[in-house]
Amino acid sequence: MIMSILVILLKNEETYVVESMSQFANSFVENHARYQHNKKQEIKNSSTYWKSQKILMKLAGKIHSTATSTAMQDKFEDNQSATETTYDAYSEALIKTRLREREAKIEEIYHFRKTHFSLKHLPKVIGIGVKKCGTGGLITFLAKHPLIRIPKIHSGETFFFTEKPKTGPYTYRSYFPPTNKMELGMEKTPIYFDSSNINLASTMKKMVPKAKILLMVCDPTMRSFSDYIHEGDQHPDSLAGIVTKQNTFEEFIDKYVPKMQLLLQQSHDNHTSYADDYKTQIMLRGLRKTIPEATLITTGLYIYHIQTWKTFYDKSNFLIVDGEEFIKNTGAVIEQIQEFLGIPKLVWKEDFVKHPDTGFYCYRKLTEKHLNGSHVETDDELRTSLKCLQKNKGRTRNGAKHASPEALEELSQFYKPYNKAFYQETGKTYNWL
Ligand SMILES: Nc1ncnc2c1ncn2[C@@H]1O[C@H](COP(=O)(O)OS(=O)(=O)O)[C@@H](OP(=O)(O)O)[C@H]1O
Repeated sequence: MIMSILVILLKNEETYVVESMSQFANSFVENHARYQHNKKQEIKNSSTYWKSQKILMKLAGKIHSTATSTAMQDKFEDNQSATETTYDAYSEALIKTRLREREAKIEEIYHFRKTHFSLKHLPKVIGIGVKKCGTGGLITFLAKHPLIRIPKIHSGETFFFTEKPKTGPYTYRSYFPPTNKMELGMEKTPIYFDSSNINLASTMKKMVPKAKILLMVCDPTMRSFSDYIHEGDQHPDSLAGIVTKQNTFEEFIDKYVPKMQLLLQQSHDNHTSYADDYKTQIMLRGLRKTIPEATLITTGLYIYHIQTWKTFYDKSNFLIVDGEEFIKNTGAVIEQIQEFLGIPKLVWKEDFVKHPDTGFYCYRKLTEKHLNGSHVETDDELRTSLKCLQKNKGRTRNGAKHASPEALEELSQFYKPYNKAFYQETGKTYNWL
């Protein structure tokens, strides 16, 4: 027996799409019979068979986990234990159903946008950093979701809390496109996390108390090298840019790591825990003004910077994302964030494809045409179909630019105790150098 299940697709402020799954399950059965007869050889002979097979298996699994009808699950499992081809055909039918369902949801969201009132609101999601950890990819790919609306300026970065917090909520609101009651305004400004203003988190909390906060961290050693390259290329006239232009990364590390060690030692003297060590928290943030180039190193001391955020934002409103994981499994992280934000999962892992040259994931919305097993896609076709991040992303992490292993080792030794403390603080071990 196939039970009717009510699937609540959107919980944010309003439950808005409810549908019966029995129709959905029935179409599986029809598709199964049809495919068994017609597609068996066609699918098996295709040269992209194994590629599409992987997508199908994953998506079938996704449906499997979202469908709570036991009857439907039983049918699905029966098919898994049948012949391989039966499973393929069945999975392809599932994914097509899923794709059509997704388009229908997106249509409903656009229809809601057209038929409901939109106003300028404060954001519901704020990315607070960390600089060079993948924050650009995070907001760009999240903005593929029809419910996420971002400012059109500076890749979604407003710098409001670092540059003009005193101008108040009216100014902050003005950065965002109008949103209706289902949509989420989002911005990210990477330097919020370790801004020189120690009160930034408390100011943000007062102005947007219910905002969900996204913090993307990454290996601080790799972050530092990425920042060094970024400042030299992007901001060559800034103090940090000038310093990076005048020093190789190795020279920079040799000069600044001992400097930082000394400053930390002097500041540490009486502290019992990182949380109580306000003196060092303030000292590190202050360096952004007094020795700006030192931020290439101090930004990676996450254990100090997270203290003020932890004080003002509850864990339930705060998600920490690993930027290294984001590079490796972009789509999986984007799916996890949609869950955290309580919005329907409309951007899928399967919408991300690795660029054949850079190795970074780019966006390509999966459609039925990508399931066509008879067509072998060339690399050129693939390249032109991908929506990748701008060229200034991906300068170091895929090995395009190198730092000497000695400099990286020196820096990673410096970070080790602070990383360990951060792992303890967050209850998660990251795979950093
Ligand atoms: N999909 C994809 N494509 C290209 N680049 C990617 C991607 N995902 C993550 N990254 C990594 O993002 C790094 C830049 O981080 P941010 O976007 O936070 O930089 S910034 O603070 O906004 O300047 C950037 O660092 P660099 O490699 O040093 O340029 C990338 O490694």
